[in-house]
Amino acid sequence: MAEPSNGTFTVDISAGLEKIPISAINSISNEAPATFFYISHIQYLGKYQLDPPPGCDCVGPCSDSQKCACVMKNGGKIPFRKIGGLIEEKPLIYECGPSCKCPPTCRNRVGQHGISFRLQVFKTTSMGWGVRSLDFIPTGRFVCEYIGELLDNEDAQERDNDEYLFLIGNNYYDVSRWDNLQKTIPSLRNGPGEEEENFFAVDALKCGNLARFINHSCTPNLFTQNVLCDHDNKGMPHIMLFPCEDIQPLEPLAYDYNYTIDGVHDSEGNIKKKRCLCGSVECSGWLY
Ligand SMILES: C[S@@+](CC[C@H](N)C(=O)[O-])C[C@H]1O[C@@H](n2cnc3c(N)ncnc32)[C@H](O)[C@@H]1O
Repeated sequence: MAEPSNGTFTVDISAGLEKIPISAINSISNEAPATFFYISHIQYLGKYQLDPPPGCDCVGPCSDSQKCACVMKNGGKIPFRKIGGLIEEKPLIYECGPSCKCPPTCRNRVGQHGISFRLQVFKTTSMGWGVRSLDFIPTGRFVCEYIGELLDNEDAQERDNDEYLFLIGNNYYDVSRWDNLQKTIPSLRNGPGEEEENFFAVDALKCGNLARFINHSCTPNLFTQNVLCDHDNKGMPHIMLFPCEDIQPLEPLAYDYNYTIDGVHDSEGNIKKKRCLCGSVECSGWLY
């Protein structure tokens, strides 16, 4: 006979590392999430020297002014609204960083402050664990960063388990996608730089944050945004997740994993296939 299932509940899988506890609930069986090290900051490889950018000299919070070096890097406008919502998706966003003179309350510091909504890991019926919000999240407000170990392409290829690997797809120069927008971001005007010849990935298999549990959907409610704040290397931006629509309490969070169908291979070079179980009416049928 099957074991009675009372479910499991963990008060805070981050063990205090996030400002807000991240609970985990399983109402389907007695299984708890598999063990991993919870970290709240990206782990960079020692071989990459990542120095903080010079920063702005603003005395108070930054504003849309040519005097602010960070605003200029963003094409002359702070990309966030006064209450912290991202105005629109951009190829790249420069937040104020550790060398900037502006205060922590500056409007151009959003993702670096971490999670501000109550997010919960929960057991789904068909896709393993997933993440939902216990709060209403308005469009554009910061949800969380995809955190793990930052790997270069070579190291990423050697990982046997790629389930928690986020490939930092460098879409800055995809003109059809960004149309005229990239012209407003000065650092993108000259095309790919040397540092973008290397491709990077974030692996959250052994260590990561709650974002490792967010599933794929063919009609996602989140999108990923490249953000630079503590260093200037465009090849390895932070991957920040923002909602593309208002998110209701208990609605599962999902972004588009953006895999190319028949573009995922096993270690022997064979094409790997996985059915998509997102349940959307517009589901393509395949995750990869
Ligand atoms: C980053 S993990 C997401 C969390 C995962 N569900 C878990 O239980 O840890 C990615 C894996 O979740 C599963 N997954 C995510 N979205 C899916 C989808 N739409 N359809 C099928 N499986 C999905 C796949 O096994 C995928 O390799």
